[in-house]
Amino acid sequence: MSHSPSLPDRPRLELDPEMSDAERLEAIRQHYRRIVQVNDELETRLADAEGRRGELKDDVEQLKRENEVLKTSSLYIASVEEITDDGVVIKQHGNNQEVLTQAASRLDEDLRPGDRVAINDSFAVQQVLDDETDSRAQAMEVTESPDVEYADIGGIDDQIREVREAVEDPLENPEQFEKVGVDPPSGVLLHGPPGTGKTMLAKAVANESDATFIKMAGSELVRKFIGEGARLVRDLFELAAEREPAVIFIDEIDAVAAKRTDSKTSGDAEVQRTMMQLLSEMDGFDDRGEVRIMAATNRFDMLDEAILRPGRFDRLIEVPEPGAEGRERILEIHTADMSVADGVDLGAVARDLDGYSGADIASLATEAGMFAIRDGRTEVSQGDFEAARDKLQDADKEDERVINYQY
Ligand SMILES: Nc1ncnc2c1ncn2[C@@H]1O[C@H](COP(=O)(O)OP(=O)(O)OP(=O)(O)O)[C@@H](O)[C@H]1O
Repeated sequence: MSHSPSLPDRPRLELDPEMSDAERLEAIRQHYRRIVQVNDELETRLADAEGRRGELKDDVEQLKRENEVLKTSSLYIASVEEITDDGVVIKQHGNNQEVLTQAASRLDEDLRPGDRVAINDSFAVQQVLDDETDSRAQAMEVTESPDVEYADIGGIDDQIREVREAVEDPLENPEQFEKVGVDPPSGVLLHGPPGTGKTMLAKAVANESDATFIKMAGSELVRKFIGEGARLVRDLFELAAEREPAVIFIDEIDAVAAKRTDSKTSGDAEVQRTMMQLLSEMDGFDDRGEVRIMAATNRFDMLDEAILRPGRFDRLIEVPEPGAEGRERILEIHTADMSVADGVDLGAVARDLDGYSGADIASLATEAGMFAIRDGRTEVSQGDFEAARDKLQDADKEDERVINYQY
């Protein structure tokens, strides 16, 4: 980076006590002229710098957009069938279409029949993938005992009770359900705004019922593992059966179970296949042993009703944004390990956080701690919480501004 030339010196007025009045006046006039000159020069520099800043801002926006495109551009999955002198014969997963194509030249040496590869929109081979078990490992997060407890979740006690009834009780006392002769709910769907504790709730119930937690994100199935969704859903249920007792958690289920639209693009067909697989796994799950199925969505309105029929996700639990009391409880949880100064009124802080989710409150607590640290203090004051709130609100506004700018 080039350094900008140093700023002009500040002019100094030097008056000699020996000077006559006329000389003093002249010296002051000259000083005034120098100040005007330096001022002009600084103004030009400032205008230049502002112009440059505008250019850099444009560059940043441009890079942000390119980055977004790179992050979201998808590749399809295919298998290499044959390598011929004319090119590579591949079979695309999902639609089984066979195509004669080329590989990127850097891959020429690496390709073997049977390899799993990623192809772009024009079917050119872009990447050789590791074997299948890898995508299974990547698509599923498996945790023996997640480190979340019911006590870590604030403001949604009713929802915790409902989840315990629908998930924990059948896992721990299956005989009781049998004796009474009722089937426990097949699937539990948590729905509500982002960051309200849905994932925490699923992890906590797995932990507290000593079950393995197996998470799959619907959005990744359709973005990252194109052509593999249905197979991964099958693997998910198989893995759960191997690891029982287990809790399956499908986050962002709306990505694979949205209402059918009229469009017949291949993307939609693929999503449909993934959803059909999910429905058939749930339907065939009567003898499911000690496996419970949970899912979460922020977009309940978008769900296909097929997924909500009896025997599928038939227990709906809404996880709403916390009210003032819930916010205070969440704030207490997230400040429990912090040194909060005596006299800080967390209730008053929480009352001012209308519209904040649990995730927002967790960031607020961390941010308040950062204010104390920056200030060289070891205790977090009421003022730190207020400063954190102002900062998060400003950041929110900034986000809105960027979003408005982009669309
Ligand atoms: N009710 C809550 N009590 C305590 N902490 C919470 C609560 N809700 C959210 N949090 C905090 O926010 C983080 C994110 O919450 P979580 O992932 O459970 O939300 P979610 O509802 O699943 O969100 P999303 O829909 O965005 O996936 C948690 O790790 C926790 O720190």
